[in-house]
Amino acid sequence: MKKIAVLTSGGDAPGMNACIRAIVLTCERLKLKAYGYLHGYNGLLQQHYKKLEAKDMHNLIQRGGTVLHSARCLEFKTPEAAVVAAKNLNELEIDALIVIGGDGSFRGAHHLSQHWQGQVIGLPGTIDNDIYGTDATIGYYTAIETAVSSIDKVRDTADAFERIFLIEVMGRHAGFIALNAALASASDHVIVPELFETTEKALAAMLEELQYRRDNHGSVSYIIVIAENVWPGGLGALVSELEQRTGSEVRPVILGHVQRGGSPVPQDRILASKLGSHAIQAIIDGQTGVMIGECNGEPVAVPLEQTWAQQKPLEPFCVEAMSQLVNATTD
Ligand SMILES: Nc1ncnc2c1ncn2[C@@H]1O[C@H](COP(=O)(O)OP(=O)(O)OP(=O)(O)O)[C@@H](O)[C@H]1O
Ligand SMILES: O=P(O)(O)OC[C@H]1O[C@](O)(CO)[C@@H](O)[C@@H]1O
Repeated sequence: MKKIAVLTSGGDAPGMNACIRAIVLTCERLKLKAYGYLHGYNGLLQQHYKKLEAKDMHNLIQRGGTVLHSARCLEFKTPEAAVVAAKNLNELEIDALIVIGGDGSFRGAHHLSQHWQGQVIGLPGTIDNDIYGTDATIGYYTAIETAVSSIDKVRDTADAFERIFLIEVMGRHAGFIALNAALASASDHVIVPELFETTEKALAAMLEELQYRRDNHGSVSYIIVIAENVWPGGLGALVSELEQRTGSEVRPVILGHVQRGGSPVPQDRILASKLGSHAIQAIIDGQTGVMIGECNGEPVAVPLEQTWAQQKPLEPFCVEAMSQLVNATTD
């Protein structure tokens, strides 16, 4: 009988619990034993785990966060740590480890596989959607939903005062949340790392669009969605610059960690359920060193190294729609 272990690592994402549930239920159906390591890679280093059974998976699919807890474990980057983890996995007689996390967590999984003979499978779980080789990641759809509902609320007060608002969304190195939240909330402008060139160019584009709106509609609200870490000097620097150049008040809103929480939307629950159960099938088929993702509605197995070596591009169709709709609004 195979023994399967699972852990969640890096930024938690809504739908991680749904994925754990799918893994455990599939294991139980196939008469495999399931274990959960706690607090990301820390659990592997401290042999901190619990047995997972189908009866404990009740009422879990709708819960945000992760019942296994998550962490960023810098110590795991050392060869010594991977050796300790391998020893602990062997002691528990684990045959396969499933890591649910982002590209950093996949680097960790690959690092472990250099020191451990067992099977290693990655499942994409991050709100950032920045993993090459899968159309979406678990948690991404919920983060967009949260960002959009928050931007809708900001729009109400922005309209009332005809103010400029700068709304910062998450996505450390990727503009997926920013672009799609801007598109879905009919925001007026979006700034993402993939398309950012210089502050001057970005400012010129914003000011030109704002002027166009003012010339055609008079005093208006103006909502700019910006991905975190893009603007040199941070959000405050952009607020000052915009206030100086427009002569208007600018209000910043940082959505922050609310985007990581909440009950997963159905799309994330569905993706998590598909990937979790397929991961067990992949293990039975003897796969290792791969991420199980989804492309065009089909499961895919992508070598772990590819998931971070290649940058996932923004969807050109979304970029096109956003650029077509800017200044076409009659709101
Ligand atoms: N090169 C590496 N070698 C070994 N382990 C690593 C490596 N890079 C990352 N890890 C492990 O993976 C953990 C999570 O990585 P990281 O903080 O980059 O988050 P992530 O998995 O990319 O998720 P997210 O982007 O959603 O926060 C790290 O804290 C560390 O334990
Ligand atoms: O919770 P922490 O460690 O501050 O990490 C925040 C980062 O994690 C993410 O939420 C997921 O990668 C990023 O969007 C964000 O930059």
